[in-house]
Amino acid sequence: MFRIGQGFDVHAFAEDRPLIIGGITIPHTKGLIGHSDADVLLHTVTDAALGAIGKVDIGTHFPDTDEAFKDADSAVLLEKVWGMVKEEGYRLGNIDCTIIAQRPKMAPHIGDIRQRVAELLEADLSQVNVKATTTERLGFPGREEGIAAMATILLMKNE
Ligand SMILES: Nc1ccn([C@@H]2O[C@H](COP(=O)(O)O)[C@@H](O)[C@H]2O)c(=O)n1
Ligand SMILES: C[C@@]1(CO)OP(=O)(O)OP(=O)(O)OC[C@H]1O
Repeated sequence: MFRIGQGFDVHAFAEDRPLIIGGITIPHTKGLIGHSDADVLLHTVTDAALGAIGKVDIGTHFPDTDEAFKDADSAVLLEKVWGMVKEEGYRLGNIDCTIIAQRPKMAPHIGDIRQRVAELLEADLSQVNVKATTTERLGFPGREEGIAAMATILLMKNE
C-alpha cells in the first residue's frame, strides 16, 4: 500500500533571527520568523507526511495561537507527526524536497540537511533528496523577503 503527500510552506525573513533549515543552523545575515523556530523545510516535510496519511496539516495539530508551540523546535513537531505515520503502519518510501531561496547558497549545507531529514524520518540517506533553487531574483524569494520549500513524500506499508 502506498500513500503520497505534498507539502509547501513559506516564512518571511527578519533581522536578529537564526536561519534554521532542515534542522541545521545556517550562517546568514538574517533568519526566518514564525511562531515556532520557523524551519520552513521541516514544516514542509511535516505537512507532506500529514497529507500522505490524510491528517490535514501542521497548523491543525500545532496551532500558532497555542503558547505551547511558541519557539517550538520543528524537529520535535516532525517527530510527533512521524509517530502518527508509524502508528498507521507506514514507513518512508522516499521524499524529494526543494528549498526556494535566492540566498544564502544552500549547496554547502545540503548534505547535513539531508542527513537530518533522514534521521527524523528514520530512513536511509538514499531515500531522501534535498535540493535548492533560486527564482532568478523574481518574486518574494528573489527579493530575499523570505524562503519557500516544497516536498513530495511517498509512504509505504506491507499489507
Ligand atoms: N539558495 C540556493 C539556490 C540554488 N543553489 C544551487 O544553485 C543551482 C542553480 O540555481 P538556479 O536557481 O540558478 O537554477 C541549484 O541547482 C543549486 O544547486 C543553492 O545552492 N542555493
Ligand atoms: C509551526 C507553527 C506552530 O508553532 O507555527 P509557525 O512557526 O508560525 O509555522 P507555520 O508554518 O506558519 O504553521 C504551523 C504553526 O502552527
